[in-house]
Amino acid sequence: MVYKHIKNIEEKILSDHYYVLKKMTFDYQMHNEEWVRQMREVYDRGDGAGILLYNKRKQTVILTKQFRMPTFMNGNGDGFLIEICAGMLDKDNPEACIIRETEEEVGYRLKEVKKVFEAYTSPGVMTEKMYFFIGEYTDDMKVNDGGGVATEHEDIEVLELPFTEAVTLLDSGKINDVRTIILLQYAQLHNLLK
Ligand SMILES: Nc1nc2c(ncn2[C@@H]2O[C@H](COP(=O)(O)OP(=O)(O)O[C@H]3O[C@H](CO)[C@@H](O)[C@H](O)[C@@H]3O)[C@@H](O)[C@H]2O)c(=O)[nH]1
Ligand SMILES: [Mg+2]
Repeated sequence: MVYKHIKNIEEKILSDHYYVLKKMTFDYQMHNEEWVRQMREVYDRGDGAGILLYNKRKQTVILTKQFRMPTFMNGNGDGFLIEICAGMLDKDNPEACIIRETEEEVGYRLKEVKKVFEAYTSPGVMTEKMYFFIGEYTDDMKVNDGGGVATEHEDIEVLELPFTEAVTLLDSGKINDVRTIILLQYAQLHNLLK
C-alpha cells in the first residue's frame, strides 16, 4: 500500500533481547504540505487480549493483582497493580488467547467470550493492539487456582470482588491500569451486571 503522506521509511533494530525495539526514520508530509524527516522509536511486543470476567448471580467480577516493573519505576509504590486478566497473543487468535489466559491466570475455563472492542494501547510508542473481551463465569467453570504459568515465574493474585467494590476502587483512583478502567466503565455503561 502506498500512502501520499509517508515515504522513504527506514528501520533499524536497536534491541531484540526479548521483544523488538526499532528506530523508524521516515519522510512525513505535514498538513501544510511541507516534508519533514522524522524519527520514532517503536517497541513491538505483539498484540494482546484482556477480559472482564463477571458473574451476574453473585454480582462479582474477577480481577488480578501482580507486580509490574514499569509501574514500580514510575510512582506506583510497591509496584503491584490491579488489572483485568490479560495476556499476549503469541500465536493464538485473540479469542483463543483470552480463553487460555483466563484458565492460566485466574483458573476458570470459559466456553464463550464476547469481544467488545479493539484498541491501540500506547499508539505513540508501541505497535500493540489489544482485543477487549467480556465473559460470564460461574463457579462450576473453575478448574484450578490460577496464578499464572509457574515456569515463567508469573505470580498472579486472583481477586474476586463485588462489582460495587470494584466501582468504589475505580472511583477512588485505586485502579490505575487503563485497560481495567475501560472495561469496568464499559460494564457500568452497559449495565452488565443488571
Ligand atoms: N524473561 C522475560 N520475560 C518477559 C519479558 N517480558 C514479559 N515476559 C514474560 O512474558 C509473559 C507475559 O505474560 P502475559 O500474561 O502473556 O502478558 P502480560 O504481561 O500480562 O501482558 C498483558 O498486559 C500488558 C499490559 O501491561 C499488555 O501490554 C499485553 O498486551 C497483555 O494484555 C510473562 O510470563 C512475563 O514474565 C522480558 O522482558 N523478559
Ligand atoms: Mg498476563
